[in-house]
Amino acid sequence: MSDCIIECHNLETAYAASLNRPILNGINCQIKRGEFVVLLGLNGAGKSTLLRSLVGLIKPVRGEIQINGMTVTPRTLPKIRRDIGMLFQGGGLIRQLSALENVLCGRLGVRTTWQTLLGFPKRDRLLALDLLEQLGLRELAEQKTSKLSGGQQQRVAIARALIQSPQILLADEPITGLDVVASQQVMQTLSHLHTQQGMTIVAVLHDLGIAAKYAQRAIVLDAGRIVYDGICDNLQAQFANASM
Ligand SMILES: Nc1ncnc2c1ncn2[C@@H]1O[C@H](COP(=O)(O)OP(=O)(O)OP(=O)(O)O)[C@@H](O)[C@H]1O
Repeated sequence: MSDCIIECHNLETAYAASLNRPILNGINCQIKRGEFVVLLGLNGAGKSTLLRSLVGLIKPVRGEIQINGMTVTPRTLPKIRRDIGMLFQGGGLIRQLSALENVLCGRLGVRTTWQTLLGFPKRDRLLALDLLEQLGLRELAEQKTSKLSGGQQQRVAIARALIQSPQILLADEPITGLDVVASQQVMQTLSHLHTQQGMTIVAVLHDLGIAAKYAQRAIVLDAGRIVYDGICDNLQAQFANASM
């Protein structure tokens, strides 16, 4: 099995007239299995676009992406997506459903309509409850997610992403809008997945201190290009020349 789990070769996405350039412009990077990488950059640098490209939500106009050695194409996407969990800013939960039901939604991609029509199979429910337990939310399993705090909601979203046992977790601004305590809980959860389960994590963050505390490696984007790729030392300096 190759060491690299994510590879981008000369990745270029569509030209944006408003920017006068492609949104991503010649991205080359390799992420190794089990790495915790943070994606940094000013607003509009292309971080979300890069994450979304990895799961085929954005089609490159040039270059290619390989996940687990497989080139991302419409044919390989269903298999590739089973290996990737995705976490969005704010969690993206269904507010009127319970924490448990939201976690079970992570199984919709692998269950047929018939299999879920009368409720999810018992083993899915047990798995969802187990994940909620691991994330310290077992008592809140039946609670509507609209009643949970921001940090609790984000941990439900992590459980939802984990129910498909992904090898890779992509997190787009997972702590934006959370207070210090909730941010720490979410980052510690990601860190735990990385150290205890060897999960590959790529997270978009804005806080350089938190990035340096949890990630092993930073990739800094500026105007659609990678301008730094390395250890999380002195990240402040990497922003000194970023286009404002
Ligand atoms: N579909 C689109 N059409 C045109 N421009 C787009 C499209 N999607 C994104 N952009 C532009 O591409 C640039 C990069 O967007 P992206 O969301 O990837 O940036 P980001 O680094 O994640 O920014 P932020 O930190 O603000 O979330 C932005 O200037 C955005 O306006």
